Amino acid sequence: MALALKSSCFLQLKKPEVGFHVCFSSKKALVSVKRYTPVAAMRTMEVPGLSETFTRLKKEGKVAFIPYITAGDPDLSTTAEALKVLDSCGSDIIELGVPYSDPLADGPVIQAAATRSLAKGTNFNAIISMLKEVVPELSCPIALFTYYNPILKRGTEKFMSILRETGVHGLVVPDVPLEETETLRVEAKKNGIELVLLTTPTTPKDRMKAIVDAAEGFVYLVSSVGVTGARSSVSGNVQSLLQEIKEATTKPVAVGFGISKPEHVKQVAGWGADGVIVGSAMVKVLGEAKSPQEGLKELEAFARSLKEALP
Ligand SMILES: O=P(O)(O)OC[C@@H](O)[C@@H](O)c1c[nH]c2ccccc12
Repeated sequence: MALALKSSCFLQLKKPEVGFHVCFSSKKALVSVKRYTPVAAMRTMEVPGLSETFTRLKKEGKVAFIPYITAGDPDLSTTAEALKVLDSCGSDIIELGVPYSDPLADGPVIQAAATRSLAKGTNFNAIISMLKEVVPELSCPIALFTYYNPILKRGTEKFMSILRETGVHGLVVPDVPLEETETLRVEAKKNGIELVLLTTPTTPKDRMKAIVDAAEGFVYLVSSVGVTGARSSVSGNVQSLLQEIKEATTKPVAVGFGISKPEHVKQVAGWGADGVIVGSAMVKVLGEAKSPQEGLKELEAFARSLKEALP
């Protein structure tokens, strides 16, 4: 294993997860070899998970800002930069979508983003390689967002161990039926991955209770029926839905679907949400810009405007 001598008398093995502390005294080479974990890897270890993040925010009286972007749109290197931009804008959790050929629950904006990304050749392995580079530089946790099929293709155990090795903290799978979440949840738990579950305005109360009981990290309240996509206003019944869920669980509840303006964010936070999720509006700004640089600039301005609207 090649060694590279760092100026600060640290020997950093090429494999970043281990390094040795070597110091040279003036008279003789006094080699004290201690196993240390490089800062980057430590940062990954220090980044709190989803539920820990919500616990901290609750103590601070804050609401989580949770942007969603589609990996590989417009390309994976821009996604890597976008994750850093969103992190630096104060995102509390970032939802990163794995593009899929049949995104049933997605509206036209995210469908188009998935199509662009897949056309560029984005695949799961390339996304994981990108994340292995970027995650150590982030201070907020990543929740990977994927349809069920890519998990089934790899096998649940293998899929979850890949997420653990990559430093991903959470997982959102919108199309897995509750009856099949048991296996996902067991394997996720084994790998320290928090499996977020979704409830909708039409979910029967007893089923909602089963969902919130099983959810890890946070409960995802889908604000309105239909598919993802920015809406001119957020459905007023989110307030009563939030109340109903909070009677059934003390777990944090984040609201998504249609949220696309600072006033929406303020409104949903005012209704008692513990987090707000913004996807399509983010994806549009980043993926439909004149250039990746333009898209990153607009993404930063947009994310800051939403973050500022939150308590
Ligand atoms: O795009 P919107 O309306 O802002 O909603 C969030 C959504 O994009 C994100 O959470 C998400 C992306 N694809 C999904 C599919 C189902 C549920 C949720 C999602």
